[in-house]
Amino acid sequence: MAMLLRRVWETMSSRTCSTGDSSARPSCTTESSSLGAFDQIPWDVLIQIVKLIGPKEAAKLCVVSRSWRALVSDNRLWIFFLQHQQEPWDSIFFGETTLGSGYPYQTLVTGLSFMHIYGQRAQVPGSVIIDGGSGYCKFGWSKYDCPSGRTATFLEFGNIESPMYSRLRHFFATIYSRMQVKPSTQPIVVSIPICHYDDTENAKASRRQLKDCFQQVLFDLNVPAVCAINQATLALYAAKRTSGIVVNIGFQVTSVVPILHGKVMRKVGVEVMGLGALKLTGYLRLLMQQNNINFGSLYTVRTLKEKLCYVAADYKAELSKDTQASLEIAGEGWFTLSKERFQTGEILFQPRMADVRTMGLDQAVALCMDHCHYAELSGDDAWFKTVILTGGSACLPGLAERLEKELRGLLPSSISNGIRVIPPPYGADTAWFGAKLVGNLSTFPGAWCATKKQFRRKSRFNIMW
Ligand SMILES: Nc1ncnc2c1ncn2[C@@H]1O[C@H](COP(=O)(O)OP(=O)(O)OP(=O)(O)O)[C@@H](O)[C@H]1O
Repeated sequence: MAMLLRRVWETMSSRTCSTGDSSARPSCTTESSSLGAFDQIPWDVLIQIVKLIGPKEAAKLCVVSRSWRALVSDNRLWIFFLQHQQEPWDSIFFGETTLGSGYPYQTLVTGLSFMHIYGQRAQVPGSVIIDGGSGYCKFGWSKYDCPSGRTATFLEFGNIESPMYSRLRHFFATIYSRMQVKPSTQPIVVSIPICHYDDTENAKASRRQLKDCFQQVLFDLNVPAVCAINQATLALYAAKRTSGIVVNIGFQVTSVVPILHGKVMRKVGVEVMGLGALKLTGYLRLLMQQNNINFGSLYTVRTLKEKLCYVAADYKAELSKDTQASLEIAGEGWFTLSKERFQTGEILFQPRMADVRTMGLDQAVALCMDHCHYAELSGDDAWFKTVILTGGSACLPGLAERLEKELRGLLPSSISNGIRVIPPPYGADTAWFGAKLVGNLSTFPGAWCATKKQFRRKSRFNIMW
């Protein structure tokens, strides 16, 4: 590679400074519109060669001449380099073209310089990513492959959805100390729990209060810039979308959230079912007790749920099959489940099996789609036809297929045509990955964060008015 670079420099200096004037400055080469000895080589072949020298050396070729700058600025080259980053290229492309401008989005596809984007992304400071769910919190670094840690929020901090300053401060201070990072050193992307769903003034005020409380705590901890986005929208970003219906199977409740262009459509309505991860574990425990399967702790039941349970495509047909499977749990021995494996997840569709008085997941999503259809918010229905599943329990195998099948049965074909249910794109950490996508954007933190100064100014403004 070094030889290639030396050859480029040699040919360019001999060509542009051939008058014999040894005092000619190397800068004269930048005016040349030639590639020197490389003029004979087809452009595409040259691009392939430059790919081999890597992004750092390729960028240096920009200063050789105008022609080299044009060659090295070729988007194909930088797309190639970006494709070899740790983050998937389709997420990078979605992020930069759709989210790069910040919110509200301005989709850009033409006129983008991927060389510029590459350079900017390399300079973006790593940010702290905290997705604090009502049950579990996932935290880590935007530049890392996955969350570096998880903690049981509900056990350690209580309900973080109620905006209590001292509780939130304890929560964030603990997470920062677990990450062994000073809050003042990095911007943060933090998820706001999906709660206070209604389209009422009271709910709106509660949402504002919760977000303000998050920001207040983080700025008081001296975090330099804060980006706070709700969990459902983050899950949508992880699926490389800005519109769709997000189904979050949370710790205690499941919410069905219609989102259009990144905005939760509260006017259409967020459906909430009182069924979540806790109920699923509880129901499996009950089934195990009824079937005389002894276990040491709820942790064992949860592990069996995560490792052996699934959702049947057809519940009745599944009952007549041999579905037995076993798992060894360290320190406890082997456990064998059969019908319990699919009866557990079935309560999402038939909540009455677990004595829960709420509609089934399929009915809740169908109702949401029906509301979206009649609200006529967009020129067509395409925006709500994709359903993105998120939340740990949404990882149950078979759930997406079953939900899609039930929706097709429930909805008229005018609405159900083209619907698609997508399993959690990043498993139980989907919202965390959506936040990571934002934290690594070339325009981060500027386009997405509030600074302490902006927050204080806005708070003063809110108090005045
Ligand atoms: N592969 C899996 N299959 C089934 N359940 C799973 C799987 N992985 C995780 N879970 C369950 O997901 C639950 C945690 O869900 P999650 O992390 O989404 O909670 P949360 O983010 O706190 O919820 P909320 O959205 O209410 O804030 C746990 O009960 C866990 O057992």
